[in-house]
Amino acid sequence: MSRVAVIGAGSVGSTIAFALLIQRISSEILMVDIVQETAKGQVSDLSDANFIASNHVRVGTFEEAGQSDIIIITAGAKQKPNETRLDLIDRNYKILDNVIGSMKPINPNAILLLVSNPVDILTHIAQKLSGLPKNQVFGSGTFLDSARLRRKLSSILGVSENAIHCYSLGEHGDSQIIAWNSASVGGKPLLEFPEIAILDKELIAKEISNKANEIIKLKGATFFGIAGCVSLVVQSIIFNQRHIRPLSTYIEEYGCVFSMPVVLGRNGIEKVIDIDLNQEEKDKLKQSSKILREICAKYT
Ligand SMILES: NC(=O)C1=CN([C@@H]2O[C@H](COP(=O)(O)OP(=O)(O)OC[C@H]3O[C@@H](n4cnc5c(N)ncnc54)[C@H](O)[C@@H]3O)[C@@H](O)[C@H]2O)C=CC1
Ligand SMILES: CC(=O)C(=O)O
Repeated sequence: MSRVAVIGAGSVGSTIAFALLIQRISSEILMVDIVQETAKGQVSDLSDANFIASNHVRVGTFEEAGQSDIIIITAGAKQKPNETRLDLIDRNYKILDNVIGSMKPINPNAILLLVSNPVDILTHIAQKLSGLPKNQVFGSGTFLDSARLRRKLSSILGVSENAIHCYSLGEHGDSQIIAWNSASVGGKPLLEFPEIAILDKELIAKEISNKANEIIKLKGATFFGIAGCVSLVVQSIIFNQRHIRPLSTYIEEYGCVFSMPVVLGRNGIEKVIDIDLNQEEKDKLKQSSKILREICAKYT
């Protein structure tokens, strides 16, 4: 039995539910939204796709969501063009506080997966508000940015994205970094590939961190990529697959929540991988962690 509750039945929440449903990942999906009609409408629409999945999807209450196995939080405001994710903190802190309060008491074994932005700060706050162990409360982080990066590198190298081990790390936002020095393809350091050696790395990093903004300018929101990432996270937890994903979690060394590669299994974050970073990468992450800590301190 695996019950997944999706809180926030907007574009991101409904697309995540659809991705879970068509891949038959969970046995039951609950859709929860402050606007009842939205949840009802999404459930009615999603149930029309049931003939390809036979998955149970229904409207749920906040109390039922709190007793689920996996709780995915997508409730909240989204960025307007040229707004940063950090600009959403005031609005989305209030919503998160409300959502967690309405779910209490939360199933002590539940996994709480944050998707709403700014995801790193909201994850840090959710760890405190929920009272759940830190390994059970984490965010989608830079999984999506890393997917975007691997897509880009795949088109340059002409190899599958799955063969590229390269991560965007740190903030799911403007201060994220690409861990070029630890990246590899087929057992060979990524930087030794001639096509990569000549790349303007700063330009690639900007392109990846700005991709969401480009999509938002064109169509107002992003939701397919994140839905793909979240469905893989849920799959990894339910089937204890132990995939390594860059996810938003508390990192002792930096004193904040942001993304590092982690082993993902039945208990949530099973382990953080101590990835090799050079001094420049570490300095950038330190700078980023300072900004995140300062913002977090205002809310916790
Ligand atoms: N972490 C990531 O990689 C990504 C994060 N996002 C974030 O996901 C969030 C949602 O984006 P969209 O789905 O496009 O927005 P949306 O506006 O389509 O949906 C948001 C939903 O949240 C609901 N909501 C608001 N307050 C609520 C509450 N207290 N309880 C329950 N539901 C509530 C709204 O009624 C609405 O249905 C945004 O913060 C956005 O920035 C979006 C894409 C990727
Ligand atoms: C909106 C957002 O966080 C993204 O697409 O990366």
